[in-house]
Amino acid sequence: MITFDSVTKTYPDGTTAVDTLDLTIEEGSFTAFVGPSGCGKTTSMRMINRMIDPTSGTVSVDGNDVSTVNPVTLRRGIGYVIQSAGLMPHQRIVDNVATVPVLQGVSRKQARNDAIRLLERVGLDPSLANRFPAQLSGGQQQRVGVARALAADPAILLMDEPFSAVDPVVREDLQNEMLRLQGELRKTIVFVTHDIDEAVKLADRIAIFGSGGRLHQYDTPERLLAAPADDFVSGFVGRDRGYRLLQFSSGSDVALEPLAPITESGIDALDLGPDEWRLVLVDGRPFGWVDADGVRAHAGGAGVYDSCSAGGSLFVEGGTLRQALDAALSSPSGLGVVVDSGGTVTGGVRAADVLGVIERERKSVR
Ligand SMILES: Nc1ncnc2c1ncn2[C@@H]1O[C@H](COP(=O)(O)OP(=O)(O)OP(=O)(O)O)[C@@H](O)[C@H]1O
Repeated sequence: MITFDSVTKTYPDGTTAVDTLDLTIEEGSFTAFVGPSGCGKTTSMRMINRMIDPTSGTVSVDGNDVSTVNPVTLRRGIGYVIQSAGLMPHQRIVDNVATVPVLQGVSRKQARNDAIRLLERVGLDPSLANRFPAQLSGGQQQRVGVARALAADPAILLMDEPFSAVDPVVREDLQNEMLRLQGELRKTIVFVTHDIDEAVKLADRIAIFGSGGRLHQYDTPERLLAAPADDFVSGFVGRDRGYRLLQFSSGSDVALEPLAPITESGIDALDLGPDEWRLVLVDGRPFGWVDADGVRAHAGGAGVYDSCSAGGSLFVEGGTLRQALDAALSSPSGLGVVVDSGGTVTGGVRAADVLGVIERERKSVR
């Protein structure tokens, strides 16, 4: 779908931003360009829609050398999302999204109706449509930026650090939304980020660039973590890559221990020994863990909130080894709570059992 063939970009001052890049990006894939500041990620991405032309080599889209395609025609099929959303401050949200389709000849009424549907699709309440950009939070503006880029229904979406200016909680929401959207839309997405964790979470392919605009590795996230091509890549993907690799292994082989959760009404009847814990459900959902001290507190009149220690993360059946391990390690009882997709508790997992599965997998790979 998108190919770079021996592409080099040298700026007039002599800076080589991209050095002999060869890369093929498959149709419908989510590719992340990752690397330290100044390694040529943005330059590489902008050569796809001809915002920048290469000094030598060829960039092709759908088999056509982009240098032979009119930039306006080319960009019609390529959406572009930037860090600050880049919305027009004096236009209402709905018109920010509808502008390009109107320029392309869609009636204003139709374009506005489509825009409202797109706002919903990116997780925004349509009641925001008549606001101006400054009346939205950074995360909401970023969602509008994505809706606007999708408005012309482009086959390709270029995203340049789209989520780096928002706080970590909003960023995670936006990343999850992006995963959901891509599951529905299957666009060819090229996504520039500094953040290897973001790339591992979102992308099916990651290109790691280093200084001087050199591509060091182009691989699946799993292979990048398991087999970094060189010291630069292993340094960049980080020291805890072994732990992060767990997110690619299924947790379904981890043995579950039975849990006998109780409700608040059962707390007073418990007779717990030292370091014994019971899971307490509120409204049928895991609420927290109670030990002998908690039982005493409850008998003395404390509410369920003050008698229980907060539970850790939940391991949803079908999840990864990383999620299973996290559930076990974050639980005060050492037993991670396992739930089915409907949220019903089905058992517990211990860190030792997760480690046992990891060890067996490691030996079977050797
Ligand atoms: N117009 C320009 N003129 C000269 N040098 C430039 C120009 N644009 C970018 N560069 C240089 O080219 C190199 C690559 O820049 P580019 O913006 O592609 O990197 P990047 O990896 O996207 O960086 P960042 O993550 O900081 O945005 C840098 O050394 C940069 O200073």
